[in-house]
Amino acid sequence: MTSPPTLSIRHLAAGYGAIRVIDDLTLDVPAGSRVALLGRNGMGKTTLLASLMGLTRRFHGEVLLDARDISGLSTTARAAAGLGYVPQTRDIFASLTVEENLVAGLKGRPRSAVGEAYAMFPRLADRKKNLGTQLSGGEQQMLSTARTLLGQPSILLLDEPLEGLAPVICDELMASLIALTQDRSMTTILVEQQIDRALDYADVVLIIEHGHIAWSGQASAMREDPSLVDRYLGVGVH
Ligand SMILES: Nc1ncnc2c1ncn2[C@@H]1O[C@H](COP(=O)(O)OP(=O)(O)OP(=O)(O)O)[C@@H](O)[C@H]1O
Repeated sequence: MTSPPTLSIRHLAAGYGAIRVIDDLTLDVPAGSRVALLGRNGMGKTTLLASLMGLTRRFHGEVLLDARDISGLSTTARAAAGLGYVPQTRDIFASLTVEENLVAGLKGRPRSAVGEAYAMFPRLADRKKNLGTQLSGGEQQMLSTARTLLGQPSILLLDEPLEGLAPVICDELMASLIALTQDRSMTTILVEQQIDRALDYADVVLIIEHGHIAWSGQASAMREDPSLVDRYLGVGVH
């Protein structure tokens, strides 16, 4: 099993137009780790994931996979380099069927590989011929996640994958992701508002505040110290 590359971010400043949302952010994500990226609303979680995919404006800084600088690459080239992104907007093709959406994620793999998606989400198998527009929010989330996984990314970026899913489906998705990360030795960065679920999933926690990393440590350390949650994620003016 090949180990995924180490993801390194060096002095990254990125945002939209003239606005810098990510501000001189430096970070190493160990290969194979399960990272929870947490933070209050508007702190830059989505922007950081989007920046890793080349979807924002970069002011300065680099993104490296092992020693390779990918900051100048297109989004497509970053995907080819091993980054997989499941955006919060669930960018499925509404006019294609479930099966056609999955085939679009195969990146040259044999068509039979779509069976992996159906094994992970049996509900998608029942909806094979349904169009994207005919899926519930939760089913769209499953489809978007499954399609990205079919591309066998070495680093998977998940932006609030549990949003809108029933608790039992959240359990299944989290269990599937843990099994996959172990089987494939994949790195994952999970943005999630459900802190308990994120801590159950992650080994490493990063907390972002105003575009930089305000705290990083083991998930167990965060779980054992509720004051960290209050300070960085609680309600209030900071
Ligand atoms: N397309 C955009 N153009 C300009 N500003 C934006 C754009 N998208 C986000 N922002 C701003 O960037 C900041 C960070 O937003 P971002 O979506 O990254 O935060 P977040 O931590 O993911 O928040 P949430 O938890 O609410 O999803 C916010 O102030 C937001 O208003």
